[in-house]
Parts: sequence; C-alpha cells; structure tokens
Amino acid sequence: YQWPSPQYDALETLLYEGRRSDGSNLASTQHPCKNRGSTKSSIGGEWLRLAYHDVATHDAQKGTGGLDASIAFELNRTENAGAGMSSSLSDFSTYSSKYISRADVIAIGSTFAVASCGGPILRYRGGRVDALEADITGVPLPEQDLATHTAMFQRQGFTPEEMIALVACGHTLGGVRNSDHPAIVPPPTDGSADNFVTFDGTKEFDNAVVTQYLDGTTTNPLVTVANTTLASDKRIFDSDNQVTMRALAAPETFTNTCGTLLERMLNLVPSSVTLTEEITLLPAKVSTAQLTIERDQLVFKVSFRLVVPVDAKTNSNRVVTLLWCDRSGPNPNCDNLHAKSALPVQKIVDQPDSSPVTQRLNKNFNNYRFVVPINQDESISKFWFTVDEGDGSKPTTHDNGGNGYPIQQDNVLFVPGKSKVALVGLGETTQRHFDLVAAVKTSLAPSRVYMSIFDSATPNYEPPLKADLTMNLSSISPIAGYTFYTAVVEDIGAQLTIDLHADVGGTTYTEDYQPTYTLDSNIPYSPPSTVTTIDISHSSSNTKNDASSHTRTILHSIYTNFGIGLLALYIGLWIL
Ligand code: HEM
Repeated sequence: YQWPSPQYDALETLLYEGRRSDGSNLASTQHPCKNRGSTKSSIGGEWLRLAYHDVATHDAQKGTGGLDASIAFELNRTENAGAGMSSSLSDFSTYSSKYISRADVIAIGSTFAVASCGGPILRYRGGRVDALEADITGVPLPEQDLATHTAMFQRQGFTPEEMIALVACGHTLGGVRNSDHPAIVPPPTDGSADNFVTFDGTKEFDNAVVTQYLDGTTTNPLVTVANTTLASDKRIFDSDNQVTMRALAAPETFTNTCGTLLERMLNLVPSSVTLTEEITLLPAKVSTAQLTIERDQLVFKVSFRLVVPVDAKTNSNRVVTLLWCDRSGPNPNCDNLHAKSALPVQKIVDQPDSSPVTQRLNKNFNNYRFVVPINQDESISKFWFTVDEGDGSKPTTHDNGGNGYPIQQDNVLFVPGKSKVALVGLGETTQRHFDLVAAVKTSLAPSRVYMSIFDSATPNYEPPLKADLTMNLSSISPIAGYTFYTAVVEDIGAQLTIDLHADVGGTTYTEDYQPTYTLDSNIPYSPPSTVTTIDISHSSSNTKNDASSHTRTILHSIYTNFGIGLLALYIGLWIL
C-alpha cells in the first residue's frame, strides 16, 4: 500500500469504519445483528441472500455473471421473490461511488452481516464491476430436484459437498416468509402481518442449523415442510449421507468452512473483472487530504487516523504532529532541512461499534484533524506525521515509506467552502442542484477548466450519472493567486463525486474524486493552526507503517555490511 490509493482508501473506509466519509453509516443499519424493524427477519440474512442470488447466475466455465449487482434488474423473477431483496437494495443504494461499485457494496454488506452475527471475518477484495442489465436466470428454487441443484452449484463452481456446506452457511441466518413462500410457511395465526419461520433456533451465525438438523429438533421450513417436493434443504443435507453435515457439527469446522466458501462466493465475478488485493485495516491512515481555499486563505486540511485497541484509554499524552515541505520558494522540498509543523485542531475518539469487522478485530480509531495555513508562494509538496506517545519512547514517523505523502499538484483545487448544494423538488423527483467551484492558479491561464462528474448512487439503479462539464469563470474575485471557476450540476443520485481538470499547454492537471456531501455552510470552520518551522536534519524517530521501511532496513544492513567488508579489506591490505 502506498498513498494515494483512492480506491483502496474508499473501500477501506467503508469496510472498517462502516460508513462514508460524511458519516452516513451502512454498518449501523444491520449491526449488531439486528432484525428489520419489529419483524423476526434478520437484516444480515436478507443481505447475505441478496448476495447469493446475485452470484447464482455465475457460469464458472464461461466466465460470465456473478457478483455484479445485476440482481437489481432481476427482482421481478420468481427465483428472486422476497421482501428482503428490495429492502436490502435500498439499504445499499447510497454507498456506491466511482471507486466502490454497487456490487462491492453488496459484498461489504455480506461481510458485515457475517461478522456482526458472530460468523467468520471474511477477507475482502473490491473492484467488482456493475452490470447495467439482468444476467441469465439460474437461482435455485426449493421445488427443483437434487440433480438440478447439484448442476447449478457446479455451474457456479461448487462441488456437491461445497453445495451442502454453502446452503448450511447461508441458512444459519434468517428464514422463510409466508408472504414470499405461502406453500412452505403457513399464514400468521396471531394477526401479525406476516409469518416468518427461522431456519434455526438462534439469531447468530452459528452451526445450530446443522446440529438441530442432525438431532431432529430443526424448525427449518425447507426441511420440515409437509410437501416434501419443497424440502430442498433436507434433500441437500442428506445427499452425501450427512457426511458433510456431521463434519459441520464441529463449530470450528463450520466457521472455517463457511469463511472459505463465503469468501469464494463473494469473489465470483465475470472473468473480465480483476479484483483488488485484499483490503486490510491500515494501522495509520491519511484521509480527506485537501489543499483548498477557505475564507480568504489557502489551507491544507487532512485527517490522520490511528488504530488503537478497543479498550485502550486514549493516551492524553500522545502528541501527533503534521509536518510538511514547501513546494517552491527558498526551501523547496525541505532542501535546507527545515520543515513546517503544526498540531491538530481536533482529536476524535471514534465510536467503537462503527464496523462489525473492526469491532471483531477489537480495534478502534483515534482521529487527528489538521487545518494549516499554506503560504501561496511556497505551497506544499509533501507531508508526514510524527506520533509521540509521551512515555519516553522514541516518536514514530508515518511517512508513506520514507518519501512522505505527496501532494501531486496544486494547480487545480476543489473549493467546497465556496460550493453550494440545494435540494429541489420533493419525494421521487428530488434532485440536488450543485454550484461547484474550482480554483486554478491564476498564473497558469488554462485553456480549459472542466470536471468529470460521477454518481452511481441513483434511484432504482438507473445508469450512473457520468459526464464531463466545462467550468466557467466565476464572479468570485481571485484569492491567494487562484482564480475561481464554476459549473452547475443537477443530480438525482446521492453520492456525486467530481474530478477537476485544468488544461494548460499540453498538460492536464487533475484533482481526483472529490466528495460533495459537505459544502458551504455545512463545513465546520476551524481557524488554521499555528505553524512552527523545525530542523529535520537529525530526525531519528522510528519509521512505521510502510512497505519501504523494510527496504530501508535491508539497504541499511547492506551499507553496514559493505562498510564492514571495506574495513576488512582495509585491514587485510594493511596486514599485507
Ligand atoms: C438450493 C439452494 C437454495 C435454495 C433452494 C434456497 C431457498 C431459500 C428460500 C426459499 C428462502 C426463503 C426466502 C423468503 O421467504 O424470503 C431462503 C432464504 C435464505 N437463503 Fe437460501 N436457498 C438456497 C441456497 C442459499 C445459499 C447458497 C445461501 C447463501 C450462502 C442462501 C442464503 C439464504 C439466506 C441468508 C436466507 C434468509 C433470508 C431472509 O431471512 O430474508 N441460500 N433460501
């Protein structure tokens, strides 16, 4: 991992913080292992079933179908009947973006569901690509025979034994509704709206579905239904003389098998799709780094997130410092071994239940927010952090593998503080009307300023909003050497992000993936902090959290060994 990696960062935030960067929380819709409203329906169960039904169209041989969010266009099929399906899609609808596909959100939902209800922690990869139309049919129905089911799972890439286990892993959550399957579950007798019968006697992701089946106490409607044609779980569970089910009766086997199979299931994608590397929890993370203009000043704003043990008392002695180098002026790139530094404007101890995955890892976050003034003639080229625990140990440096976190360009910037959003219309027709503002260095005289807009969080899974829009000179007077440009966007979606571009000569400068949910007066204003210039010629703190610190250690040992070698040679020559 090297910063910046916007796709990794976006996926990591949703997976481990459970929410988007404006705070809208996907995880808390379901976590901790909640039922939907006052019903007996497990939200996690609904999320997992949605994922399986999306995956079930996968053809492993042909490399087609799989987890691609095509399920949104397949809900009118009998095989996808179920109130839980549309509720789940609506739970997920506002979390996709340019770097998190709708299918990635569905996969994150299953990861949350399983972790939240006590199942295995699934290793997560992103990068799924969304289909914009329905896939083939191919989800198993209870009334189909064993041979048909076996062939369907085979098409998806699962052996007969894996089919048994995967059905048990799925049917540990949730159950069957009378409203969806009246031939399997009878109507309610107590006057309630629906009759919902769970697959097993526990809410958790555990192997009760297996043990209750084996000891004959099961209430699983797909086993006990009077019309045995509909008893698909019974046929499947018995299909190898219960050998697989008896193995799954060991809780550890159940957890490990389900972990492996569900991970595989969520990673079944068309062969044209390459998934990302595994998204692991970053122990120290830079987020929302932004060079912008706030009020009348060029400022740099950044958050730095540290992972801490969940039960750790926040170390009030800890001092986190932001350091940075100028881009130009008398000391570019800290050439004279002086850097600028500042302390946070805010420290935030996160709610420990933000994501069930992070909670299961017994971790929590401490965030440090910085706002610093940037001199327009010197600008900023890179930044890094030191963390001093205040306990006498050496401060730790977080510097992206030794190179610092780069500010790739300062020619075109997003200016959320001067941008505006208004809601227009009501209900179904609600649109957001954006007046978005970019700042471009006045000295550049760009031939064109434009933005690429993207929003896949559209109602009813309509095709994503995607366009390039020219930005025109704004009436706002230039500030700090920057001239303002503006464009209007009308958006029916919920998560517009913009990439800003300025064409100068033959070069296009780009500021990528800027969110638009917090604009104008909704941005809490913090006056920039005081800047201190410090000597960095003797910085001798520990370097952590980067791939190349390892490389540096190796290089250091090569140099050291090389030095010893030279010394030996010298002594040898001297003896001669
Ligand atoms: C032969 C294969 C399968 C058949 C015939 C089948 C059938 C069903 C049926 C009829 C329901 C009830 C839905 C409702 O009433 O709303 C259901 C629920 C469910 N299925 Fe399956 N299923 C199969 C495989 C799987 C697999 C492989 C998974 C996931 C790994 C899975 C996960 C679920 C979950 C979590 C629910 C509960 C949903 C809720 O409570 O809303 N199923 N299944």
